[in-house]
Amino acid sequence: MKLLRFAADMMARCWRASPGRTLIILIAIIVQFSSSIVLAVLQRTIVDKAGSHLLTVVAVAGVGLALAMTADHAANRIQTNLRATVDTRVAYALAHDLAIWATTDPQLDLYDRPDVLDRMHRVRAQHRSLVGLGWSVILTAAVSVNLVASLVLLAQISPWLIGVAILAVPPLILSQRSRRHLQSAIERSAPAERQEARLHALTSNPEQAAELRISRNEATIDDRCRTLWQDAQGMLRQGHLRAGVTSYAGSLIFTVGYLCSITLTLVLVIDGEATLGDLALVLGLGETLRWRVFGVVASLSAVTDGARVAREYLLLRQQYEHALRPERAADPPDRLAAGIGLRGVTYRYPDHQRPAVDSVTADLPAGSVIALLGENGAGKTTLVKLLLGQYTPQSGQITIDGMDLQSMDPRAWATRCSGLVQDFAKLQGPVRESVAAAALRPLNRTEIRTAIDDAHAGPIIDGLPDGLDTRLGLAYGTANLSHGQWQRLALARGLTRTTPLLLVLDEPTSALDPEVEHQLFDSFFRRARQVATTHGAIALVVSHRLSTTQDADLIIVMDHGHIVEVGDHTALIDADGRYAELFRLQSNAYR
Ligand SMILES: Nc1ncnc2c1ncn2[C@@H]1O[C@H](COP(=O)(O)OP(=O)(O)OP(=O)(O)O)[C@@H](O)[C@H]1O
Repeated sequence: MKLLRFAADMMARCWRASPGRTLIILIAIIVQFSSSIVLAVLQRTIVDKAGSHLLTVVAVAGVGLALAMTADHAANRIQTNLRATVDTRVAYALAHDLAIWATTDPQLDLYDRPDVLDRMHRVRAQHRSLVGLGWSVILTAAVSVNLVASLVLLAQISPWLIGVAILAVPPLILSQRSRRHLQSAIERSAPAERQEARLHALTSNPEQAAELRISRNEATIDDRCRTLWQDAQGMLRQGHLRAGVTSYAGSLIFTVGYLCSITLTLVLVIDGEATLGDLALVLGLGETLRWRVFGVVASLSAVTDGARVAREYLLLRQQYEHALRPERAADPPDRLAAGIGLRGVTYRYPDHQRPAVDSVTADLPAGSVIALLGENGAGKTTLVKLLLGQYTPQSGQITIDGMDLQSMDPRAWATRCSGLVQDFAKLQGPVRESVAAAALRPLNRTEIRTAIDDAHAGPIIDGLPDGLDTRLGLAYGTANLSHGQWQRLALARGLTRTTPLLLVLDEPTSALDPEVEHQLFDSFFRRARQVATTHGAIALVVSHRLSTTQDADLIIVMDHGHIVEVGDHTALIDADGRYAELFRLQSNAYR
């Protein structure tokens, strides 16, 4: 029922995409499926009236065949041509849905799951069968009506000829089985195909290409790609072979049945129980009937294919709707009064044994600047993502001024978070659009320029041929930026939000030279103090450079997912623990 509703929705989308073309395609389907019946009946009448004049029989059969072929061909061409346009428009709308689902949802949990990634890959690769689902249901109905009408005509000659319909059942069953073989091969090969595609994309991605070329590991990558590709192709080949043999067996059974029905009619004609016109009808109808039976099988298979992809598409939609959780409707406070609380917060990535963040309890006071320190893999970025609402803790609770983050609308919370994350986006296109993309209202050029200056990105833009209007990124072929320059533009984007409650700066220093780093921290802390006063905002800085974070109000040191030390710089130096040791090491190294 759900799938029929989905098919109807696809037809409604076709209608909205192009009502005129959709109407003409529907008329073409009716013409195509009624022409064979009309012509077969016409053929029988003319042959019977022509008596035994062989020449007339051949002439009429020839004209009938030509007419049938012309109507069939014309209807077919119309459908193919017009459907190309209609289907492309609907396919674009579906691809748009998928892109929106992947980006509107602030939660990242789903995108760490290989099963969800595989599902997205399959739906993207086969989204044309989704568009075809509505048409396939209509074609199945049309071809079934045609089949029943043909069988009624045949039964008038001899009820035995209905046996042809019974012989259509094995090809139907075998064709479904054949599809299943193919589908299971596609599903088994999807992970290998996805990995291979990603590895290959890596080699042609300009950002990673340089490292790959210097490390001269193309042979290893190539071997890995080839192995993955061969694995996937092996599975697909096996699936195609099994599917081909199974469906060919079905065709063979029907062909034998068709030959038997002609022989039976011949015997009836010889015995005087059927006319030559009946034989012409069986020959004409039988030939097209054969294709109609396969038509039923093919359109049913297309329905099955479309239904399978539709089920996956609906699952993605359901996951997306669930992620948005309508019951999470609370709005964040206008300004923070108390701060953010973490109570026993634990998060473990799928298929990981150890939690990345383990029973973390802490209070982040409103209006404070907090530094989050720790070795690689200590869980800092994961904790930041939990605070941004991108992950849901498996246990424990995060509260915003006492309100559970899980009761809050994740999108509303996302709009009150800002800054620079580790996996920042390099938004290609005009500079002004790239910078204004996170603003919650349209920005004028002065506001865009202010955000750029705040991120110390002014000199970068001044050096570009068209300033704010320069199109960035290799996709446009005009100007590209260094990683550090892209990073500063991403920070400018983060600074366009003027009312954040949580301001994040995650590991910004890796791509920056010391002077820019100093300027950047300086302006970030200035902005942090400003929004701390106006909105009680909390600023969270993740860094390995302790000299830049020592002025933070609170320093949190993490290790293996746990918080191991909390305090300000003086308190932690006095405590002479992990922080003091790290600070001494870095001071000596930079002396
Ligand atoms: N998307 C992910 N899927 C699976 N595991 C992940 C993912 N991101 C991080 N991890 C794992 O979680 C642990 C904590 O990673 P996290 O990135 O939070 O550490 P970090 O302290 O920010 O490290 P770094 O200083 O290197 O950025 C690591 O063991 C890492 O392998």
